[in-house]
Amino acid sequence: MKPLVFETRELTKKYGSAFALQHLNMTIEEGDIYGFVGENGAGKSTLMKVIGGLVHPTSGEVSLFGQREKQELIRARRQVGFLIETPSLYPHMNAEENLGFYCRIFGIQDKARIGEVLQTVALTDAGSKKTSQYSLGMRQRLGLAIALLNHPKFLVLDEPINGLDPVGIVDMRRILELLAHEQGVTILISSHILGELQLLATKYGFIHQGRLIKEVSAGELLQSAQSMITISTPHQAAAMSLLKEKLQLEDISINTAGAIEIPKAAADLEQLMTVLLQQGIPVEGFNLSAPNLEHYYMDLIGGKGQ
Ligand SMILES: Nc1ncnc2c1ncn2[C@@H]1O[C@H](COP(=O)(O)OP(=O)(O)OP(=O)(O)O)[C@@H](O)[C@H]1O
Repeated sequence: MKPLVFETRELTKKYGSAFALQHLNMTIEEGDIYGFVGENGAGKSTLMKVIGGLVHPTSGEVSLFGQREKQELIRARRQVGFLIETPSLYPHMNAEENLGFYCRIFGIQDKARIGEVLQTVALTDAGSKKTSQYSLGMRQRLGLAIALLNHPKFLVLDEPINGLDPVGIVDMRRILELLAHEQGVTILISSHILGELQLLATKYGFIHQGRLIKEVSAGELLQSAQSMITISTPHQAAAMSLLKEKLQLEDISINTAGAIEIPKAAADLEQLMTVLLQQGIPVEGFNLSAPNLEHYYMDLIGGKGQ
């Protein structure tokens, strides 16, 4: 087992009588890209704010780089970079000036660091442009640059790709991959964009109503999640009832792209096609999709939803 970067034991946070976190036991090892998944209000931001010292636990224990005591934790936090909320930027200043401002706050003397972090987040060319002219993707990357100023070993990112366009999402992924693979930075990242998270994460934690219901490695997820057959047809309803009736398929649904989805374990593709085509139902396309995070998550919280 690699050294632990972050660990909680029975961590609980209550706001009044409501639990935001309940008896959370979570572990992040050095080198993990830990994808944190849960519904709105599940407790992801609260946990990240606990790491940052912005929220104080009601009970339980938190450890950062093996440090648990209050003063040690404050010191350990200097090795952590945070992008928890939309970064506070001065719009009339350019990226270099904004970073200079944060250098003063963090007590960073080495001004060469500004150029380094701008290069890491691919903003070198835009370094002298006023941030009021930045796109959301550029602002998020500058927020990440601020988080990187103090050479963090651990990055905590709360929905960093939320609201970004496809190019912005890919840019952010490439930067995070570079940080993880070439600089050995450990990352905790939350996102509702599960398809994207799956491209990045090496481990997942699933939180539901303040409880960590599962921690699983990317490899374990792939082994345990199901492959799915997807079928596109303009006659969805007729196709669904036909397949249910003729093949006694229970676990059949429509995915977000509007295609019919059947677990591979429950049916044979040839049989499905034969049934549909014999009844004159046109099939526009079919596909066998690899196990994915979205299905795994939906199966996991099945019956536990709101
Ligand atoms: N300052 C606060 N005072 C009272 N309740 C709070 C406070 N902050 C968070 N909560 C509550 O704690 C619970 C967890 O919220 P949290 O923001 O951590 O969820 P989240 O998983 O980050 O959600 P989202 O995906 O919407 O960002 C929610 O029920 C929320 O309403």
